[in-house]
Amino acid sequence: MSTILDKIIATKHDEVAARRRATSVADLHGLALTRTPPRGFRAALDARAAAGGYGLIAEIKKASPSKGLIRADFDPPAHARAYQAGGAACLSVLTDLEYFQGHEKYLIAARAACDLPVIRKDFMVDPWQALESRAIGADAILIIVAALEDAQMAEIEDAALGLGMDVLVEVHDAAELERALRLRSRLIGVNNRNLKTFEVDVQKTYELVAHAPADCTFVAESGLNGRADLDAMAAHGIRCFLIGESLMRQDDVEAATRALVG
Ligand SMILES: O=P(O)(O)OC[C@@H](O)[C@@H](O)c1c[nH]c2ccccc12
Repeated sequence: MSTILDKIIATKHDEVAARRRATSVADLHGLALTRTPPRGFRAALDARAAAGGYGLIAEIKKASPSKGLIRADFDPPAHARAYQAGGAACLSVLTDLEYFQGHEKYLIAARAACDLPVIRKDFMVDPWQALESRAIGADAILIIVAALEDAQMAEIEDAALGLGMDVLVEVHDAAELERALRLRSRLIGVNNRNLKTFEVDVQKTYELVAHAPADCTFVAESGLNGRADLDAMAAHGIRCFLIGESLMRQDDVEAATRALVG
């Protein structure tokens, strides 16, 4: 049976093929040189955790396939400034157009508006996208284990690390975590949302943190709403979080961010 993730990945393959025809690798390398060097993404999270705080990756997300439109007055630079002022460690920006109403221009604008490291939140299917991500200024990319074969993941990761970016490796169960740990990156995210069914279960984080080696930076992703959710996870040693929807729905994004991590 074909899942929503299968559909997204199929669309992404077509999209990337078209982009590759339109943009030369030489042009992307040239563009990458115009960007400021990668801001340390994992380092920013680790610094907050080491200081006894929470490392928050605050997400700039207009819409999603499961929720539809999340934020009508969508303003990436304003959200980026609010997240930084409120105490976020990093930003995540959706760039997938078809399913999330994202765009590369949102990442470019958000990164220019603040000093935080930014992860490009998109579906990587080809190492070429790592170079494209650096060319728009991304400091990190996402690898979704459920969407890729081992060899594909390793290739995409090598390309990203070679460009100085960090890689957040996203898993949803123990078998995926085992595959993730064969990669080089030690930045692991547990997505509480199953991308095949959209079901959200924060127990996933608790289940998998027990299997994560101590040298990993461990990030809980999706379905987190308030400070109490973070404090409950912190009691289990989890100090880094990726939060989108609950922040994007707030009138005062800065105050909401501060309430989470201040
Ligand atoms: O909006 P939430 O429930 O706070 O979740 C954010 C983030 O985890 C989610 O956007 C996400 C995690 N992994 C992804 C992969 C692709 C697209 C989106 C995602």
